[in-house]
Amino acid sequence: QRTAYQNLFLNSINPSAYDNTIYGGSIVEDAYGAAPQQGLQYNRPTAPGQGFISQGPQVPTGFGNAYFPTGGSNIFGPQQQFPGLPQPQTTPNPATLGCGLTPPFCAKSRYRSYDGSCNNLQNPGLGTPQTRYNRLLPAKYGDGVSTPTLAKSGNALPSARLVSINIYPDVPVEDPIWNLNAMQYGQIITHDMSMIVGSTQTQPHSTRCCSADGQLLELANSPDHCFPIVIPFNDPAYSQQNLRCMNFVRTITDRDRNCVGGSQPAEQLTAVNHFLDLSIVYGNSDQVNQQVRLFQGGRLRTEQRNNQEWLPRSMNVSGDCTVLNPNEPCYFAGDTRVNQNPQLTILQTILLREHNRIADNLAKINPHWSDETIFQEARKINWAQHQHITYYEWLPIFIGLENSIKNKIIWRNKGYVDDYNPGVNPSILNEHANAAFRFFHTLIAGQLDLVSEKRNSYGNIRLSDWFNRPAIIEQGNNFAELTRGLATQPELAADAYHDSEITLNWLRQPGQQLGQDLKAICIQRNRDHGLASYNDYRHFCGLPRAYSFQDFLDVISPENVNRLASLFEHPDDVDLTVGGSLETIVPGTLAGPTFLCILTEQFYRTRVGDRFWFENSGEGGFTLPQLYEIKKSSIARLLCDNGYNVRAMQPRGFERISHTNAVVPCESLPVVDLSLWKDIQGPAPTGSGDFFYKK
Ligand code: HEM
Repeated sequence: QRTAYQNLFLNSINPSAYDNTIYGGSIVEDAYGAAPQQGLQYNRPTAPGQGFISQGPQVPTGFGNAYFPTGGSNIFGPQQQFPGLPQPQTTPNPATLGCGLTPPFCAKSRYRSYDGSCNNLQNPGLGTPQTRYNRLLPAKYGDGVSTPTLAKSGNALPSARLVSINIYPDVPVEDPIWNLNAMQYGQIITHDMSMIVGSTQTQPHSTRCCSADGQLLELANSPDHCFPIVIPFNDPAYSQQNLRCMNFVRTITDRDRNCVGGSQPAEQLTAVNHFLDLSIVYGNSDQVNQQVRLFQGGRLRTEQRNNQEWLPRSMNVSGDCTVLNPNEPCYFAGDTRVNQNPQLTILQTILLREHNRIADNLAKINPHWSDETIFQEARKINWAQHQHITYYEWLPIFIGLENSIKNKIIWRNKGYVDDYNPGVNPSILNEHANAAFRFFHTLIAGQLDLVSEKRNSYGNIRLSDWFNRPAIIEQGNNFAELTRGLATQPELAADAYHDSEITLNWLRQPGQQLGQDLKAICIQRNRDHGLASYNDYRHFCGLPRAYSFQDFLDVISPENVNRLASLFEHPDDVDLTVGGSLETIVPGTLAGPTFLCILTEQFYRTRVGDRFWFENSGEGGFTLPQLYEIKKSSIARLLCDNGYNVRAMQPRGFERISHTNAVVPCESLPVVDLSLWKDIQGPAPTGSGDFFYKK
């Protein structure tokens, strides 16, 4: 049997060598909710109720399996369901979050819920906010239960900051093909899929694990959940200011919430729903959704300034943003991280405007539709376009076209795919969110170009001047100029180099010279979550286990193997985040073989575990002609239609401008024809929720 590594390389050489073998290797057991699998080969359940979920290990109290002890034979609960009526209020009260709540019953609906409940009818709580990450390999905590990972010897691992200094210097190498928009859309995808519970990811944590002057606290004085990063004495930057301690607060787990006890290993919780459903726009709960909606014409709430529509203002500007004056824009959206960096806020604004653009069109062609109907149909088109752009435009760049086809992540046929499998657990893998997917922080550029319609650069802004301070996007013509900048400026290359705007200046406060080191934070997070070691995942993904540092030479350069050997005591000690990030990139992708294996696994689950996936037919699905239209959507057209003064764009909007990808007028780019959403029946009986689209 070929290994994952061999398969990936074979694919890039000879596409006809595909077979259904995904990754060879060890037996894997999902920690929660999914049954054992052979490597990454899927033993797909053949009939409802025989899925991985119902066969899997018993999930602890609060996770929701209890509703389907018989394997999911009864998909609708004890209460009667009414087609077409709004979803029941299933959102948990934040005060009693626990480890997620399972709705008491599932109403039949053609639309997804906001919190992802009832997506899996056999396990309605699966994929909802405040639930556990899933895992491919069991955790390796220091004490076997919850403390951060230690070296094999029992010693502490080398300081995360020391590793960052030695392995991830700031050397500006540009990606030869892909633009900054590819990086930025990646962050949109990430925020849609997961968010560790307990930190804002936009502001310094309110729990302080270091003294006010940046020194380590004595253990007895350290607040709960602290795991501060030790700054070496000879740190080239921080030692100048005599700083010895970088703040770090541990992620909240199911043990912290008393959802499990005894010696059950802790599992971290994620705050948002696990599905790729544009929850960053629509919110992860009924409550947040009500706050983002206008309740008129199916629109989302916006504010009009300078002839443009902006996200609504946050009700707590000084709390949510790092503003210099309280009148500065600071936005409210479905995701709390919306203000984190200017380019992220731009894409969030574009996705919001896209909803309203679709809603206005639907309202025009279906004047008899209610606000609710327009809203839900526009939302559905918007998230379907997002799934299409993510899977058919973005993923082939990041995990490779051939790899995506071979692993049934994308399909060459244009029609329905219908590969939903209720036995596949769609939950986000801890290894994916907290190691593999974070690798793409390497693509972040420290300066953001402002670009004219003729694609000349007017200059740029410094990223760390604008963390959590989105005011910059409303100044002058910045919105259009930064949007063009996204599509014009190259992203940085997928390598070990990181821009010091994030390795020294993350969350730099106004007037300060230095901020934090995001790379060190990500290494510390890997240990906080007790992820198994790089060596374990190599083995899991089909590479040989390393017994000496030299054994890493198959995929890591001699210079980096030497660095690892000088920092770590034993090959088994190398963190997944670190080892995975040093592997040679697999041709045609932006990741090394181990991360590629994890990313591939996640994106397979995210697709096949989503009952509402846009390529599924059946009740609530698109008609075939509508699906063909959705498949015309593109990132280029999205930027064109919602960037206001953006009047031209290159057709492949994640790719740098070139003679084979030249800028063309927006009107010449394919467009999704919304006339196919004309409800030809006219007014439907009240509340029936049925539409009559031409088939
Ligand atoms: C300017 C751009 C970005 C900034 C400032 C940024 C910053 C951050 C921060 C502060 C965290 C949380 C760190 C922690 O406390 O553990 C984080 C997490 C993460 N980032 Fe980024 N990031 C950026 C872009 C990206 C991109 C392009 C990707 C991937 C394509 C990405 C993937 C992730 C993932 C997967 C997580 C963990 C999500 C979770 O909580 O489950 N980020 N990022």
